[in-house]
Amino acid sequence: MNFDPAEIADLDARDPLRAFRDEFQLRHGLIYVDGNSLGAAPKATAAQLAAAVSQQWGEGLITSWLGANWSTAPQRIGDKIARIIGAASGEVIAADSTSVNIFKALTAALSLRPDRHIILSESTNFPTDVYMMQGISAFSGGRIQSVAVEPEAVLERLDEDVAVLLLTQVHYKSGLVRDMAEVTRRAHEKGVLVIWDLSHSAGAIEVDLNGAKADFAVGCGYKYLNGGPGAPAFLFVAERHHSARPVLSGWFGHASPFTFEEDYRPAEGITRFLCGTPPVLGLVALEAGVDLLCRADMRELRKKSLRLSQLFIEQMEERCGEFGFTLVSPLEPDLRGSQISYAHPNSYEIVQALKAFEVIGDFRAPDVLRFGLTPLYLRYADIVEAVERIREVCVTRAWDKPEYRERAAVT
Ligand SMILES: Cc1ncc(COP(=O)(O)O)c(C=O)c1O
Ligand SMILES: Nc1c(O)cccc1C(=O)C[C@H](N)C(=O)O
Repeated sequence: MNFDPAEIADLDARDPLRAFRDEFQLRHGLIYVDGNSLGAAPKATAAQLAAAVSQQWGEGLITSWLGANWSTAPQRIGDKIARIIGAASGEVIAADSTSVNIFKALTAALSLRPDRHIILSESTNFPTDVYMMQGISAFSGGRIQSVAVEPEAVLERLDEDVAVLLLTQVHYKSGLVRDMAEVTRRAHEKGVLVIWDLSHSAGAIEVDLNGAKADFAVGCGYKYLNGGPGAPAFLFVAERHHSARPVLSGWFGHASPFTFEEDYRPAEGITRFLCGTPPVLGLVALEAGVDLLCRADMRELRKKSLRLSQLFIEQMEERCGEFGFTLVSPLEPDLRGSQISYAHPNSYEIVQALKAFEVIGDFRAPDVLRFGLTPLYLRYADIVEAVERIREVCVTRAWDKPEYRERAAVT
């Protein structure tokens, strides 16, 4: 073993983020390394949801749209998310799903580049991103082309026909981080607008959207923002693009929704990118998660994330080196998000078996085991213990059972 338990205990004792763990509901003994798919529940969420139901809804009824500030929750929570992703107040809303926000950002970008006809992405992007591009292309009758190239070929493919480039900053499978500032600069050189999918970045690494001159961004509320299952997502539109006319021109984006005018007139600013009635209870839960994160220093968070990852990689090498795992995530810390992925021929079964050993990670087809490392609630000791349990599963071949081979519909 190449670690000293006293050293690990010391790292946890000196961790400036250590107090956050107690803010989450995590059962004793469980090592949860899937915060990149669904973040853990903050303890505050249940109480805040209960109050929203019994007081704001139960007692206040419809008066809570104003009395409890329901109607401005998307902008208020958006402003808080803005602080986490390097955006300004008034540039972010919490609304809809990431997929829907991708549609809104793509169509807004296309409207700003009417003389261009290509939407570009990479073929290994998270599928929903590319599916949304394909939907827009089909709806346009083929006038708009959806082009997804190999990851290494993206920058070469930029030209004067490309209206918009849609990329995910931290790759969902490998955890590879794209250089947001450099890619955006290269795209802008060709007049191409850029949408960043921050689903695996927001709350996981330091993000500086305005520093990178990003045009649009989207991301999930239920991963590192800990907003709960199906939480509203977020949409960033740089202030300089607020004049774009939304295609999803719903009444909540209207300049004056309650005058019930016959024609759509977009609201000023980011509000025009709202569409329908906000999902209030989902926003209450999201706000609890975002509030927690707003109290954390993102530099400390990144520092801890990299240390946890380094420890994980070293321990895997030392304790599980003989079991055939191949590191899929980059070794170079700057190129890594807050997850570590390995390829293994029995990855699916190992992930299933690990659940019986109280380690929850996930599997991504065809052969990837993915471990999301959430610095707010993971301890250094958890990393060491997780690797010991992986070793135990491999040594005992606990994964080699028929029930672990049956593929579930949701992984
Ligand atoms: C990069 C990325 N984009 C989008 C999504 C999902 O979008 P939605 O919340 O609309 O399902 C995910 C995960 O599900 C993701 O990893
Ligand atoms: N959104 C999910 C769901 O509804 C069910 C299971 C998983 C998810 C996820 O978020 C997957 C995640 N985006 C990923 O990176 O694979």
